[in-house]
Amino acid sequence: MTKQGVVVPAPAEAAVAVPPSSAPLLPYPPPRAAMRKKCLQMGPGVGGWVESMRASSPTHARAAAALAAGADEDRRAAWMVEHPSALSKFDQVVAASKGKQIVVFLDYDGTLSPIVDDPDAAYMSDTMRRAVRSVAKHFPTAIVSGRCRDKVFEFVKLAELYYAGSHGMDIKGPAKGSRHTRAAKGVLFQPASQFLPMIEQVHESLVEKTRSIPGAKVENNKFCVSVHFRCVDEKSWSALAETVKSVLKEYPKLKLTQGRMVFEVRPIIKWDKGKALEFLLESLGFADCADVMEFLLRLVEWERLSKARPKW
Ligand SMILES: O=P(O)(O)OC[C@H]1O[C@H](O[C@H]2O[C@H](CO)[C@@H](O)[C@H](O)[C@H]2O)[C@H](O)[C@@H](O)[C@@H]1O
Repeated sequence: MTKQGVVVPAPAEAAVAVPPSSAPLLPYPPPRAAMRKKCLQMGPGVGGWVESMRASSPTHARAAAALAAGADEDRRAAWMVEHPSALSKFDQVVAASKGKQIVVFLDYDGTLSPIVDDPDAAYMSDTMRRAVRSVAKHFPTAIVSGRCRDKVFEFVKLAELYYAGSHGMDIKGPAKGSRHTRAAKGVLFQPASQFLPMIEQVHESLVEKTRSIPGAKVENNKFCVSVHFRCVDEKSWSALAETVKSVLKEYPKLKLTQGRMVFEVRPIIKWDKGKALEFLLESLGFADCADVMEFLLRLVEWERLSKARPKW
């Protein structure tokens, strides 16, 4: 018996309990979330950054995918063998999970809520909330997000869940207590707390310096900061990249990664969503437990968790 993981690449609004026979929800290209986030380098110029911004734009990404489509078939097939959609193989998932403890890890943006222009308006539907609530009745369930933990809770409003905000740097157990574990309530782990004053500072500076770029939005995610460019005209992307770069030069202890049309400023520490997953499994008492099956819904860096995850 081995620890196993299933990736469910679910788009927002896909109910968790979809009929077993349905086709893969997001067959290919692999969800960006299943890949590690790119760390942008502080070398000279911002050409590479702007390229990367283009690649994260849905229009550019679609065009690139269409170009690659022919040559990509083998890679696609290989990827699908390694990462089958749990929904298209429901019976196998059920069979493989017999006798195992299931733990569910969910991302928020683009998974439980649709991607929208305004990050403050990424609301979750009541249907999705009901689905998550019913999952949490049966299995320990955690939301792991790049967002500030409080903000995710404001959207989700389910006290029975575990929450790991700020890319896993702010972990809290269920406020309500949980039927799945006797682990302590309240904050469980904040590995970047010494960075709080620095993050406050860099947030202020980014707000100030990006003010003149229409559409740019800076979001304080407590232990990290996001600079959104979804609503910035492409002509201003290099100006935005220059601005972010000039601010970050003053902060050698911070690094920059890129998400979906967003720059993410984070402390340089050896911690990410994958580590948060490991931490949560340990808190749940499953650290050395062989019979655990993790369900990962679109989690960035999930693959860090497993060196040699078995196929099922
Ligand atoms: O790593 P994640 O947990 O997926 O967090 C990444 C970012 O998610 C949010 O931004 C994304 O969703 C927004 C609302 O739909 C959208 O406007 C934005 O373009 C997306 O990147 C969040 O607001 C960011 O702070 C996170 O960095």
